Amino acid sequence: MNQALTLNGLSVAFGGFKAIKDVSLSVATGELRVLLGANGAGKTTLMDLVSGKIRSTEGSVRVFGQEITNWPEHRIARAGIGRKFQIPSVFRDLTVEQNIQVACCNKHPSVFANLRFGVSADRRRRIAEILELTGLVEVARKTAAFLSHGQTQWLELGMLMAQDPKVILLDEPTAGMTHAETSKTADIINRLKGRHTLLVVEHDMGFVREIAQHITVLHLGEVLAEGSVAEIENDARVRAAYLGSKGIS
Ligand SMILES: Nc1ncnc2c1ncn2[C@@H]1O[C@H](COP(=O)(O)OP(=O)(O)OP(=O)(O)O)[C@@H](O)[C@H]1O
Repeated sequence: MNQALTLNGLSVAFGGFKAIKDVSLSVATGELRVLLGANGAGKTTLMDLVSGKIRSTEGSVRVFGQEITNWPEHRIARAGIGRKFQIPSVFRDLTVEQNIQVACCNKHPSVFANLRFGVSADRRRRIAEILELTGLVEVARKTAAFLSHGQTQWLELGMLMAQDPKVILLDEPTAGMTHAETSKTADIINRLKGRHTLLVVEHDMGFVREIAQHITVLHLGEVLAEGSVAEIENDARVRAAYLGSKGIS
């Protein structure tokens, strides 16, 4: 199965207002797809539909061919859709490494019981790999409460990766970050390409240029354009849709 995530004719209406209209898109295994669009275009609503936070009124969502349309959020998560929100939910009193261990080995409902259980050699290797991929090796023993904003975001990404989702949804991963943190986030995300399938909502075109392979542009709840960074930046319809908002820059 080459397609990790497939949306077909997806729509949602809030009262009489159709926020998402007949959206179809397909993300290949290992692909990083950027979802671009002006304020109110429907990006968050689309992520909410995929992750099961809200229910669609028409259309379907499939993960590796399995239909998950309108399943409850926890079942969609179990089917392999992992979502990272802007507000992190790390365990502030645990170290970076312990946070990843808890996420990796959450067999037991109690966080501390998970920490007491030994970690297999395989898991230990996976934790080390995640620390490496997220650039957190040097702060592995640091308590999460003392991390910078960027490090906290990278830790949450690492915790998500530790759960091995088939598809990772990232909602504005650089929000509130400094220039240096944004650049490091681009490095991290570029390292994930090919290993994970990602759907990333992002406004910052500088960042998008650094990470994007393929972009889908939403406008007023519909797919306006799809293509490479160069194709999207030179698309007259995309340029017109952004006029009056922040513009593509
Ligand atoms: N629960 C809701 N009830 C009514 N309208 C909603 C609801 N959620 C979203 N909308 C509307 O749907 C449209 C799409 O909103 P959405 O938040 O998905 O846009 P967005 O592209 O994520 O924008 P932003 O970049 O500002 O976050 C907007 O017009 C918004 O007002």
